[in-house]
Amino acid sequence: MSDLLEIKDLTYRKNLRVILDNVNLNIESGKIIALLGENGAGKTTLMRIITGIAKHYKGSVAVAGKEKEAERKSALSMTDSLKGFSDSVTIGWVRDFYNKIYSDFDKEQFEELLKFMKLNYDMKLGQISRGMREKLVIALTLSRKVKLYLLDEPFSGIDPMSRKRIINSILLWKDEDSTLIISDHFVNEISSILDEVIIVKDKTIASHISADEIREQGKSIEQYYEDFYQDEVSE
Ligand SMILES: Nc1ncnc2c1ncn2[C@@H]1O[C@H](COP(=O)(O)OP(=O)(O)OP(=O)(O)O)[C@@H](O)[C@H]1O
Repeated sequence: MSDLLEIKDLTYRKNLRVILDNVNLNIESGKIIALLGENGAGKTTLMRIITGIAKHYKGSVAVAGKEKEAERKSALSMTDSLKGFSDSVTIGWVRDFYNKIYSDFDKEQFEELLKFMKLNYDMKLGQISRGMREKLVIALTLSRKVKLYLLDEPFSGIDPMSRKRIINSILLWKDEDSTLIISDHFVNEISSILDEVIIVKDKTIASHISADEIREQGKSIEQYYEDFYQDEVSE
């Protein structure tokens, strides 16, 4: 059986500069995976390529066996900045918009997530805080019924207590056979839910390893991750 996500010999340039070089990656169904790397390593770019937003790369990307960008887009759900929405629209309006454009949008699940996030339909985008907006984005992303979720730094503005609550409940919001890839700088906070870790460094995947394998090495995930940047840190 083919993997849920298959990336072969991917190279991506932007303005003649190589951003990602010769990336190969295979990901199975039913995993929670951290995508780690320092600022500018290429995590967002990789997610944008998988989604089909960033184009003109070399190599191939397939999600659930689908290589065409439009088909990939419908097989996955990625966090959106909501920048395209006016400040005057309400969360209810955004919900209706998602419901209209995504046939896999689950309104009941969204309602539950909204309650969990302590948000309501009447709140306007222009009147909610950055953390509340991030909570809304997580709720919208996880309300689609897809095989692959891409969460790009979803928790950065969310207060530590809510962050912990969301991370601990994330398993409830996804089907057993769907996979979640989370890019995050707070490695420690998500480590308990992780099955695998991917580290982007030097424009490629420097490591793709199971969380169990890291633990067998007697290291925490944070320690393992920091080892990849140790040379630069000690310089
Ligand atoms: N629109 C753009 N035009 C040119 N270069 C870009 C553009 N967007 C990103 N880059 C470059 O691509 C590289 C990867 O950026 P990317 O945003 O993917 O990194 P990241 O790992 O997500 O970083 P962070 O942790 O800071 O979010 C960086 O060197 C960045 O300068």
